[in-house]
Amino acid sequence: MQTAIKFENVNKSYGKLQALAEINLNIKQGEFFGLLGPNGAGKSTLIGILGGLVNKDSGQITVLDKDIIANYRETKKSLGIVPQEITFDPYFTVRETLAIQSGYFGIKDNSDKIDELLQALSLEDKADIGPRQLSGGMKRRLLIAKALVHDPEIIVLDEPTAGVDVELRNSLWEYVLQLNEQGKTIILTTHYLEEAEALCDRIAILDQGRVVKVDSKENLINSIDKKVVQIKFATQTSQLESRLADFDFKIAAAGKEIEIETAKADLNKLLKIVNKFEAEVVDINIESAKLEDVFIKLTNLGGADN
Ligand SMILES: Nc1ncnc2c1ncn2[C@@H]1O[C@H](COP(=O)(O)OP(=O)(O)OP(=O)(O)O)[C@@H](O)[C@H]1O
Repeated sequence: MQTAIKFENVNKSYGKLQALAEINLNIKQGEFFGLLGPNGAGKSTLIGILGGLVNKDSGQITVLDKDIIANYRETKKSLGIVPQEITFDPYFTVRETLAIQSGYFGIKDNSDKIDELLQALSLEDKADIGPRQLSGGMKRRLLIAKALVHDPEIIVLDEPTAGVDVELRNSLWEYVLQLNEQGKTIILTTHYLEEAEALCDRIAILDQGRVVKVDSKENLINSIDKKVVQIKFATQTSQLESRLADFDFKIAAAGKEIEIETAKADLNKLLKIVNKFEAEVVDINIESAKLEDVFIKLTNLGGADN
């Protein structure tokens, strides 16, 4: 598979603060790639450098094998970057904004693509009003449409669903998944980890300007040896504390519900103990680790020593 974007030894400091340190990433064409990290990890700085809005101190970035500095205009056409910050010219309507943006890429009549975007992002009935009259979530959708007017091969979404309601979030993901199925490369930053878990093939976790891990979503989740077992009993069970002393557990509903955290290897031992309880089990639910567990373990949110 061809490389969509390659970051090689990218560094960026703001005064004494090293926002990015030796970033190396290789994103393949057609991937749905997640760029995750806590606030201040350096995600927007990296995207800013990619989009030519921030100057890197050193390193190289190529888009479809072309250096982004030496081939600025060409690589810009391959990228559709949806920034985190919302800014529009207030004098133009939604449709005009999209037509003007098309003009920047030399596209004269782009009405078919603009209609497709207005429909996909549920902005059809807002086409002839100005950005000032749009709600926050609608402005964000216009920002997404604006980044896609030139039908770029690589789509970078920096926190696209912040402030967007659930229904539109779902329709937005449906559209983005459709674009991904057509072969477009998608790079997503989000603080909604369940969203990244549902959508991304591969994920890079950034923390304090460094890439702390890059792997497939499956490998990342499987690296956490954890099962959470929730059991509901018909009646109260006695001596829970002493019987479950080897496990991490919480008791609720006056002893009728328990939640136990266990390593996979101890699941059998746990179920054997539960089987000996005098109370009847009415419900049992076993959850595996989530991307959130990986994120907490690998970033400073979990107190990891990076
Ligand atoms: N223009 C700037 N001048 C000085 N420091 C900056 C500038 N832009 C970003 N920073 C700092 O660089 C670091 C990385 O910021 P960045 O916005 O890239 O993080 P992020 O991962 O996108 O965070 P968030 O999830 O909050 O959007 C932060 O410590 C931030 O304060």
